[in-house]
Amino acid sequence: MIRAAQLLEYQRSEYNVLNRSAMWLGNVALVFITPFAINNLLNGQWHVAIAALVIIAVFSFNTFTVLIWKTYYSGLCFFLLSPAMLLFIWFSIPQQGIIGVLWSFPALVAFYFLLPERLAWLVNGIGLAMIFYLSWVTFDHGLAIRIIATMTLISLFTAVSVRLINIQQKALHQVAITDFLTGLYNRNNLTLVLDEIIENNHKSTASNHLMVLDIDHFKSINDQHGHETGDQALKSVASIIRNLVGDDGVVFRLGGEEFLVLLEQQSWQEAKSLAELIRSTMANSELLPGFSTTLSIGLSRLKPNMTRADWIKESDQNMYQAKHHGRNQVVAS
Ligand SMILES: Nc1nc2c(ncn2[C@@H]2O[C@H](COP(=O)(O)OP(=O)(O)OP(=O)(O)O)[C@@H](O)[C@H]2O)c(=O)[nH]1
Repeated sequence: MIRAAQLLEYQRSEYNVLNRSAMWLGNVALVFITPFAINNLLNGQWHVAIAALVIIAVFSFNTFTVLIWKTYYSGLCFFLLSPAMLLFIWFSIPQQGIIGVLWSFPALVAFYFLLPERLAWLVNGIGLAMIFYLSWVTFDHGLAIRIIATMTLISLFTAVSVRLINIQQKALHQVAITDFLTGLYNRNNLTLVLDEIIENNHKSTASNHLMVLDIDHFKSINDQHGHETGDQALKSVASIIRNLVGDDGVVFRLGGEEFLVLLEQQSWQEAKSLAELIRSTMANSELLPGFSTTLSIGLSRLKPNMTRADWIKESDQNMYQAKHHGRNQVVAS
């Protein structure tokens, strides 16, 4: 999948939620666990104290990376924080008895707010198995069964809540980035995608191109055939562009009768051929029964040291030139 499409995927927004929850959990953990870790140290409970200090250190590092570097490292939470929390449970139940069990409750819930969902399920499964074993060998079996039953319920309730939140989050994300009329991407996140592509362009030699496409004399469609017919025409144009671009790029509706295509890893020749193909296909297709229209297209290659604004401006200017030169044409630079 091309990078722009990956950037627009839901996973990114899931990570945005995780980095915020990990940051807040980090602050809370710092305040609430530190006094207990110091107490463990003073009482010579070394294993528990060291595990607690690792947990505090990773939580604090997480908060730091999110605040300063705007990056959330799920690998850090999975490979370092989760084992430290599991080890904490492993040492604290035999050493601290029921107090260790009490600490396991927030740990199980926290995994869901620190890790991508599937990893949280995995770590919760391991945690529950551990707690079950430790409770079985540490307490009388009646208590052990109650502990594991309540733990499992807490874990399941949290899993269900997080699942529902994620489903809603995904739906919201989809609505936020989709143009309701055409189903294309809207301009939300365009800035983010272009900035990342430009940033990446400095590191790689891949060719990236922007195409701005504007329907010619669209106002006359509305005026002559009504707004609903105009909407149908917009949908048809969107679908023609999307089909021709395929997996080579992503298509946005900028607003009104203007579209934008971001092409990645295409040669200049390929990009120009695609622009020409879209233009000719539109000119030759019957948009609505007995009715056709054309596109003016501005194409611009991402050049070294170009900013996002420069890139969009150049594509726009090319599109306006295409309009001035008589419409139904591609101007490329
Ligand atoms: N049906 C419909 N029309 C829209 C929508 N958004 C914008 N428009 C119309 O698009 C038309 C744009 O008109 P202009 O900006 O004058 O452009 P044009 O008629 O395409 O002329 P040129 O771009 O110069 O070729 C206006 O009539 C808007 O009302 C929409 O979502 N649906």
